Parts: sequence; C-alpha cells; structure tokens
Amino acid sequence: MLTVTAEDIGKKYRREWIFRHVNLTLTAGTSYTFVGPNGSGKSTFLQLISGVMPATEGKLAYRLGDKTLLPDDWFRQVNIAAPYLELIEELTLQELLTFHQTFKPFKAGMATGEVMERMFLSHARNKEIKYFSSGMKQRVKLGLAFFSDAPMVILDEPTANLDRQGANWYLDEVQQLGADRLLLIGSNQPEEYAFCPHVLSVMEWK
Ligand SMILES: Nc1ncnc2c1ncn2[C@@H]1O[C@H](COP(=O)(O)OP(=O)(O)OP(=O)(O)O)[C@@H](O)[C@H]1O
Repeated sequence: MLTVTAEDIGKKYRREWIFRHVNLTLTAGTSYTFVGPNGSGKSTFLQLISGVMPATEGKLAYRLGDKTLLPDDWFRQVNIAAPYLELIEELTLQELLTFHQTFKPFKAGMATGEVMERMFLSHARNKEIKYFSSGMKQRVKLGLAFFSDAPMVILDEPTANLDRQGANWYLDEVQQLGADRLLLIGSNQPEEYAFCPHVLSVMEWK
C-alpha cells in the first residue's frame, strides 16, 4: 500500500506563503478532496504531492509497504490529470496512447482499443489531439489517469469542460478505481467529490 506523508510542508511564491505547516498522511485505499476558493492553493498542493514541484520547506515521503521510495521513482506511482498538463497535440489519439504506454502501461489486460472505448473516443482514434474539442481533451486526460497502472491518481478540476454526459462518465469511472488506490482531487464543485470520504480545506493551512 502506498503512503504519502507531508511533514511541515510549506510553499512560497516570491514573498507570499500559499500555505505553511501542513502535516498529513495520505493512505491508499481511500480518497481525499482538497477544496478552497480560486487561488487558495489546491493546484499548488497537488503539484507538490505529485513531486513535480518542490516544497519551499518541510519534507515529503513516499512509502510502499515498509520501503521509502527515492524521489526519482515517485512519478511511476502517480497518474495526474490537470488543466495545466498538456497533451501532445501533434499526435493522433492512437499514437498518443501507444506512446503513453511506453513509459506508463495501462492496467493489466487493457489494450489501446479498450482504453479508447472506455473514453468514448474510438471514433476519433485517427484524429490529431489539436483538433479535439476541450471536452474530448479532458476525457483523454481523465482516461489516461483512470486506466494507466499506478497506485496514486490525482485529478485537479476533473469535470472542467465536460458536458453532463461527460460528468456522469467521470463519476462512474472514478468510483470504479480499485480499492487499493490513493485518489486525490482538487475541486470547487461538490458534485465532483460527493462520494469522497475525506474533504480538507486548504484555507485551514493559511
Ligand atoms: N508560478 C507561480 N508564481 C507565482 N505565484 C503563483 C504561481 N502559481 C500559482 N501562484 C499563486 O499561488 C496561489 C495559489 O494558486 P493555485 O493555482 O494553487 O490555486 P487554486 O486553489 O488551485 O485555484 P483555482 O481554484 O483557481 O484553480 C495563487 O495566489 C496564485 O496566484
């Protein structure tokens, strides 16, 4: 089981502390949602937790069972879908999924065709991502996060750009993530995380 521990972490941009003295342990097998108004620090916190951005102070540790992982190995544990992460626009969907699989395989037994079906995007397999609508791109981002094989899934603003049908698809798939996963969500939309047992406000870290 994956455990991520934050010990007294804080993040400062220029002279402004976004949050400080954050202590928590996130354990696989459940989900956590981080809420707060625009600009409160949800995305910043999730980027710190995923290891893509360093904290200004404090310590972050990933443990798999009793083994502490080196930061270089953290990215293998994380699937992340977020507005600031771009897809490779020049590739077709088929090419993107094939490329993605070379560094992060899909869950056991899933081929690219099945992944496209689960995204409801099989009809667009030969279309370049740059010609996808914003909602189609969001389905690709979420699908990569749902169906790639890693113990932690981070979803920042998961239903951004999705229509009602897309939002229902998200709710259906997110609740099918394995019971051994660690799911982290950044959200301002209660319907995105109604199922989530742990809701934490980043405003409490100011
Ligand atoms: N690269 C950066 N340089 C300077 N300040 C930044 C940078 N990135 C974010 N900030 C600031 O950090 C604060 C937190 O931003 P963040 O994007 O984490 O908030 P958020 O809660 O995710 O907001 P939203 O709900 O609008 O997505 C904001 O005041 C923002 O202006």
